Amino acid sequence: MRTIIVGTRQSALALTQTGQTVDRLRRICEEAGLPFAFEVKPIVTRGDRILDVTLSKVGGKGLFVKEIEQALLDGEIDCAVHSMKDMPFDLPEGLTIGSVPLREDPRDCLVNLHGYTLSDLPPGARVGTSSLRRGAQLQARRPDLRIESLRGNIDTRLRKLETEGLDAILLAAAGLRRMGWADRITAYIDPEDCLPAVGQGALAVECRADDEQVMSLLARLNDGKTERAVRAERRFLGLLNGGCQVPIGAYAVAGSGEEGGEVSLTGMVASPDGGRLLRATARGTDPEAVGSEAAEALLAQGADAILAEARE
Ligand SMILES: NCc1[nH]cc(CCC(=O)O)c1CC(=O)O
Repeated sequence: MRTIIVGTRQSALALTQTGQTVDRLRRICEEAGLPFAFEVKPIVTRGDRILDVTLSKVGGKGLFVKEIEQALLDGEIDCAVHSMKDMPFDLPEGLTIGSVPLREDPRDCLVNLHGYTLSDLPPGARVGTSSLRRGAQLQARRPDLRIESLRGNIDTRLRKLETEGLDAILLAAAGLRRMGWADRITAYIDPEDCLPAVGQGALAVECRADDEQVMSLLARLNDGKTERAVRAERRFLGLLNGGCQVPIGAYAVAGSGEEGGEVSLTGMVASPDGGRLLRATARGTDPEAVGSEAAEALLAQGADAILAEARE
């Protein structure tokens, strides 16, 4: 019997989604009679220690992932559960994504105490989010709203809704749902109004590419449609994001069918104030080609000028 050590960040959300993933792996092993046991190993990352500093200033979201990847390479853990949207585009040599489980709800949502949806937030309402992507799309849709910085883990952000006297906050629905806090969600935001982050709502289970036992176990947890949708989104992001801070969103849906069916992706790039906002849609059967096509369509519309400004 091999014990598979599963690494994770130690935030409440990370521990919860890792626990849920391990439960699914245990069930798969029981049903298939596979001789694996599991142990969760929380790892404190640099990203967790500097949450109050603007993440982009200290090296970006990759900070959450790097130390966990080092633990994988060092053999301290055998696989790791990450939020897909925190995964950098390039993985270190020797590591791979062994499983993309079924996606949770990919949408952003509004949380407030008054039942406001996006369209009936009062004029000039103060809305908390530190996501450039959410802020830009919200301002494009409702220029009157005042976007206020909102950092911290989900529970911290929910608390700040009240302690900072905000009229509403924006969060990923997936995080709240995984935590069992779906009842805090006041309104889901249609991707037509706010495209989610690339990979939002999906998980990535990363492992060593040469660990055949773990690779074939993780393959059983893979959801083909989610994987194809996320591959399209990540290709889209990879072509547009030269490591700079710019509002980018994308959402892809993959159908079923013989060859895996059609993938349809809508992507957007905006200026940080939402003054310029470009969207493009592409479809096809090759996920990477769909992601590239949407990215190229945006570049042809002038996304390169928005990206160049963000790099300055
Ligand atoms: N930015 C942090 C983060 N990373 C993953 C999630 C949860 C949603 C998901 O798994 O995509 C969240 C919270 C949020 O954005 O509200």
